[in-house]
Amino acid sequence: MIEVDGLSKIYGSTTAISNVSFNVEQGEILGFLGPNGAGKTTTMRILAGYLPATSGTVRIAGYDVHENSLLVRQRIGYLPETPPLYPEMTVEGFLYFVTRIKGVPAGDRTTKVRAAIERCNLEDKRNVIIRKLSKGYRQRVGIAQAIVHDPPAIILDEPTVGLDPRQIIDVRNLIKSLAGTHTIILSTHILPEVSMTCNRVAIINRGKVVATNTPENLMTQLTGGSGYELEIAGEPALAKQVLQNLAGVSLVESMPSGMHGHTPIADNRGYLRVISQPGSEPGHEIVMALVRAGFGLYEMRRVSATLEDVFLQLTTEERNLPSEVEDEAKEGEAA
Ligand SMILES: Nc1ncnc2c1ncn2[C@@H]1O[C@H](COP(=O)(O)OP(=O)(O)OP(=O)(O)O)[C@@H](O)[C@H]1O
Repeated sequence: MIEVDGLSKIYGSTTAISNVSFNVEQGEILGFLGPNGAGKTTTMRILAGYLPATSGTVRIAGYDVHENSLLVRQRIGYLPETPPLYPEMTVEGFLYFVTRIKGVPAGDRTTKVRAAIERCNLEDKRNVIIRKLSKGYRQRVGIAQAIVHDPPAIILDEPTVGLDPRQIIDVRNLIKSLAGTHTIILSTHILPEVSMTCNRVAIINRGKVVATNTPENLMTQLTGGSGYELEIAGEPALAKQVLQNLAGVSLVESMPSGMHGHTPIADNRGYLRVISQPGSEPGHEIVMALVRAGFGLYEMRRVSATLEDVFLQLTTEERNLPSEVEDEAKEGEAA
């Protein structure tokens, strides 16, 4: 449904995105996850036809976004970071207006507006002026304007930013209810959003897609899906050095808040989390290496890796592969 191939965008001397490629299948929700400045908004705007790419192509429902922009705009719904609302219009009046500009035939407009209002739980607010709505309701109107013409593809840029926890749950449920009948891309920097809402995730870092898979597969393939938490006697930074080169260990990180989220019990103790490589169980080697190096071990327990581990693994600069760093340096020289 959505095919992105080799997309790049250069603003003056800044390469915002570089050679971004991914597909979204019919009915899927893809989470486009990345830290601030990674290139999410730039990608979403290009997909929605609001920004030309420097190179690469985007096809939505078979149409090229650049060559058939009008046809594409009728087939997508787009929620930018700031929803494009007219504050002096009522919710219903605004949605009618959107159906007109999206080319919905006059005879279908009432049905479509009614359906979007129902779907977004806006029945009580249909005659309220948008200016008087709370942030959460405005966001619902933003989503309603994106779906009112019943587009097959929906692009949502950070749809839950600025909402309170209750509103976040409502918006996530609304998005999930749209899957199946719609194909959705949702950009976010919030990890739980992806695990809770999306079937697949593309992780973008510094303008490049570094992984695309289901959240479950990413956790299994990239981190082995498990690891260990340790409470040691000794200096955690030194223990980290001992453990991070062990066979079967993929990542070692300090846990400043202690093992169970509690404050550390004593000053001379350290807390570490060790992520194992796919298919390996380095528990025995970890214990032996710590003992050999003179550390004490107070507690050791297995933990499942989280999407957060994967994300950190893929977006932490020091873990970038040398080849990636070299590629970037060459691109910099070329620019
Ligand atoms: N109009 C612009 N002119 C110059 N540079 C830009 C422009 N828009 C974005 N950039 C740069 O492109 C890069 C990607 O920005 P983008 O807004 O796409 O990231 P993002 O992942 O959406 O970030 P955030 O989560 O902070 O919104 C950043 O380095 C940003 O400074």
